[in-house]
Amino acid sequence: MACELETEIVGDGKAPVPAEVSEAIRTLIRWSGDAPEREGLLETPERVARAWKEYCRGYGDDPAYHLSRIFHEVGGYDDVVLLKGIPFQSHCEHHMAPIVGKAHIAYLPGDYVVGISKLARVLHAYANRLQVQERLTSEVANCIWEHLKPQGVAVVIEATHGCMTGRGVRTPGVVMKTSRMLGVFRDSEKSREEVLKLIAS
Ligand SMILES: Nc1nc2c(ncn2[C@@H]2O[C@H](COP(=O)(O)OP(=O)(O)OP(=O)(O)O)[C@@H](O)[C@H]2O)c(=O)[nH]1
Ligand SMILES: [Zn+2]
Repeated sequence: MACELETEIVGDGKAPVPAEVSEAIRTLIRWSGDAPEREGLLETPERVARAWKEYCRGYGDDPAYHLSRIFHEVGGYDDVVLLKGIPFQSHCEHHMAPIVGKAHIAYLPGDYVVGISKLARVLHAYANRLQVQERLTSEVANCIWEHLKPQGVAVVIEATHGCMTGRGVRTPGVVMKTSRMLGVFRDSEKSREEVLKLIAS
């Protein structure tokens, strides 16, 4: 997803920030009740802009690319592969507040396996965007299903939402849990129970 304000990294490694973006952040600071011209806040708009570019780096990351190197050789292994407890950070599309959690990604191989780091890369490519947890869960599962063509995929995500802790209902400690099951994990209760047991173990 290209943005017409997008700029390239130059020289000192710091990306230049379009004036329109830093001005918007200056306005937000003013609206929050502070003075953007005071010393401590002088460079803040550019820092915030770069931080947001980093939080949202997933827009420049193609999840399918990470599943483009898959392997036929499974060495006779025909059971579930689980990557458990992958920490991630995202931001909710409603408040742009942090979503912090862990994902568990499992698949039952068909003809292919993939380097396990690639499953985490797929997760981060989708997480580093403005998200809702349900969509993040589905997108990760669907991508693996489509590109790895396994017999089954299970994605379970547990996360806390900053928009529920620091503002609004102000209820810390609540964990939202979502899951998306495809193939055998959706169709067979026994397979689903097995993979959920593995995730919980
Ligand atoms: N289903 C779902 N809801 C989310 C997620 N992240 C944030 N939300 C919710 O999105 C909702 C937005 O509700 P609104 O009523 O439009 O916004 P709001 O007035 O700021 O809501 P409050 O948070 O209740 O103050 C809130 O209930 C949030 O808790 C998510 O990943 N999934
Ligand atoms: Zn939110």
